[in-house]
Amino acid sequence: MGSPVHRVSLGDTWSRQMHPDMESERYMQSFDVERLTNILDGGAQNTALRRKVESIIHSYPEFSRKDNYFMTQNERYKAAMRRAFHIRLIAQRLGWLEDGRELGYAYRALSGDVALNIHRVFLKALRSLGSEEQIAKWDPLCKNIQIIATYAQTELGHGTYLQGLETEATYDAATQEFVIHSPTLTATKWWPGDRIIVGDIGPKMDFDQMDNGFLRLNHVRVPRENMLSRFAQVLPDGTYIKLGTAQSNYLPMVVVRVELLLGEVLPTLQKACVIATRYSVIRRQSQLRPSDPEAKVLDYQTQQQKLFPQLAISYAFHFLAVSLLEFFQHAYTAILNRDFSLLPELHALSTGMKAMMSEFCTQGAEMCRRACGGHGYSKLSGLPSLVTKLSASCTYEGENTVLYLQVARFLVKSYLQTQMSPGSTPQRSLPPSVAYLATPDLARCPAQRAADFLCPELYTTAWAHVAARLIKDSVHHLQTLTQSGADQHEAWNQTTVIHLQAAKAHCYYVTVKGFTEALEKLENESAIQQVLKRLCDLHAIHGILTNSGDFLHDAFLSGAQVDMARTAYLDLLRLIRKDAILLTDAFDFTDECLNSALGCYDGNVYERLFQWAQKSPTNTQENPAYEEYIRPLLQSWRSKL
Ligand SMILES: CCCCCCC/C=C/C(=O)SCCNC(=O)CCNC(=O)[C@H](O)C(C)(C)COP(=O)(O)OP(=O)(O)OC[C@H]1O[C@@H](n2cnc3c(N)ncnc32)[C@H](O)[C@@H]1OP(=O)(O)O
Ligand SMILES: Cc1cc2nc3c(=O)[nH]c(=O)nc-3n(C[C@H](O)[C@H](O)[C@H](O)COP(=O)(O)OP(=O)(O)OC[C@H]3O[C@@H](n4cnc5c(N)ncnc54)[C@H](O)[C@@H]3O)c2cc1C
Repeated sequence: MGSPVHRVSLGDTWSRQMHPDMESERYMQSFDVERLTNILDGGAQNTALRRKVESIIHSYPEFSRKDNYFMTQNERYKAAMRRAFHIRLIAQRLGWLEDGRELGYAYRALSGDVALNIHRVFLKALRSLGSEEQIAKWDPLCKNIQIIATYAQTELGHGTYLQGLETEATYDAATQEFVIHSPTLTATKWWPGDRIIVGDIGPKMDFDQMDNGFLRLNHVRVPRENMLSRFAQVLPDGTYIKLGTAQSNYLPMVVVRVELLLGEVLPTLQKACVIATRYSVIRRQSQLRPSDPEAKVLDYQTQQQKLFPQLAISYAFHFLAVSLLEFFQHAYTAILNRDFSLLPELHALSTGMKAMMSEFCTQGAEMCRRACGGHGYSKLSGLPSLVTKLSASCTYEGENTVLYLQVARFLVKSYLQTQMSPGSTPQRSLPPSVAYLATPDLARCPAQRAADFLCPELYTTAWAHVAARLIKDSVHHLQTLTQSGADQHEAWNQTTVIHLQAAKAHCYYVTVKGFTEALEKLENESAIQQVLKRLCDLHAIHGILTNSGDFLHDAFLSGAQVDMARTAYLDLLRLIRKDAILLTDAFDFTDECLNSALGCYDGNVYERLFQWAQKSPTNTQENPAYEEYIRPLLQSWRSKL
């Protein structure tokens, strides 16, 4: 079966040979890796285009990221701007469009270490909330970098609670201008990338490729026609015209949350899986049997349990994000035409998936880092920066807990809809993502043996049962408090922990259902379908085992059935083991993109670690600490001898 002629980083002359422990993992291919890569790319033509862009990017020394780990925050930011500068020159020369595939592939090739995102969020706001005339005016100015725009929503005192934002916009009819002002210190715009009294917010955990700043506005005047007016207008005399809903102005956040998933969050976990899995077939440590040679650590069941669930969610989230993007494109077109009927479900899905994917990908990348032992703690592994970068995604574009509670609000409303008496207001059909709330529920899981847990219908039903039960339970607790006299807001706050649990179960159900539906579409790719089904089974059962209390609570599962599920799970780990490297190869990240001494395609880990460490400034110049402190101490001790 074809496998890509893989480019090995030629920067390191000794890495002409593939490590035999890596080579042996690629001998027997139970499926066509290239075909799976094509499926992940959305077609062979996309794979070809992506690889073409990657080879262009990797052919320019300006784009090298080899020294990234030895740079300061400002040096990393400057390097990110340098890469953005050169990419735009290439894009202009080769005719790559601003929203075209090529720039997305270039961004992927550079692992996001490029300041291509300037005005990315602003552009989503402009295109969501701007009139056609405003888009026609400002979009080209952004694309040609004639202006640099920022999406300055968050303030020093508020990020989550948008109704609490303090920035003032006062309309002056005499001049037809808005006077924008920061009345208090906490009204200072804080965090927005790309900004008037402006400055940098100081060192961050990571995200050094972006300049996050502060902006204090002092009665800045903005022409009336600059107010984005797709869903709201202010007439010359100051009359306010509402054209959308109360939530229309939130649309840019929906757009970015959906866009983030495939472009930013998911590839980061995929890279962590590639690095940790490849390293785990090179790292040999201890013996499985006293007489054996040292074992590949990936042959330990506990190492498989660390890594394979992360691999499984990497695929689960890929297929889910693709289907969410399809739903988004359909709903977004309707919303831009002021049909808001799909917005509530789009909001619930985008917030739930953003919260779940950023949370699971961050946890997963950290698990991958820990699975690489000491070398996983080295920046040269590439893993620490994947973890710190992903951590930001749990906060930006909506803090995860707050977003999960948005999902919970949607679930409560949907559940109450199912409880309306048939004679009352006509029951709108439930949104598809919560249709399970209206379907007959099983009281007990029918599983009789371990193999039954490999049935997608069985585990999807199991997840629907638990999600429905938790949602019903959260509504019951809410209603009990309100009926006992608590006001609705206090009752809500006193039950948010229960709502959070229900929202997370619902989101897990959505990912399991999404993965099973994606597999059904692969009926013509039997070998790939079989391999991916094992990951789908593992994903579903991993969730059941880590949340077994929720399945045991009402005896939906018995203890014996949980044991059956565990048996199935452990056998899946064994089966997935032989395809693990090939499943990570299918993500098709170049060595340059991974920028990891542990995750290289050829598996020559130790040579790279040792060679890359030589570049550490400590190894290339006298260490001042020695001259200033250590040598004098040594001399004072010696003088006393
Ligand atoms: C290099 C990597 C690229 C990444 C770059 C990262 C750049 C980062 C940019 C940012 O971070 S931009 C700033 C992001 N900020 C946020 O996300 C703020 C989060 N807070 C909110 O969205 C809102 O404050 C809230 C939490 C949703 C609460 O809003 P509000 O108090 O107005 O509403 P509620 O009372 O909760 O709900 C009322 C009603 O509105 C519905 N709704 C809320 N949000 C939306 C939405 N976005 N779209 C559609 N509908 C929405 C909500 O469901 C309620 O509906 P009903 O239940 O009343 O029907
Ligand atoms: C890397 C990065 C880039 C960013 N870029 C931008 C940008 O370009 N433009 C921009 O406008 N913003 C940007 N932000 C800001 C970001 O959007 C906010 O930080 C985010 O929305 C979270 O809001 P917050 O900081 O106010 O957190 P807070 O809401 O203060 O969170 C603190 C704690 O309070 C809890 N909490 C808050 N409200 C509730 C509630 N109602 N119920 C229960 N718990 C609650 C949260 O769960 C959390 O545990 C960026 C942030 C980061 C980290």
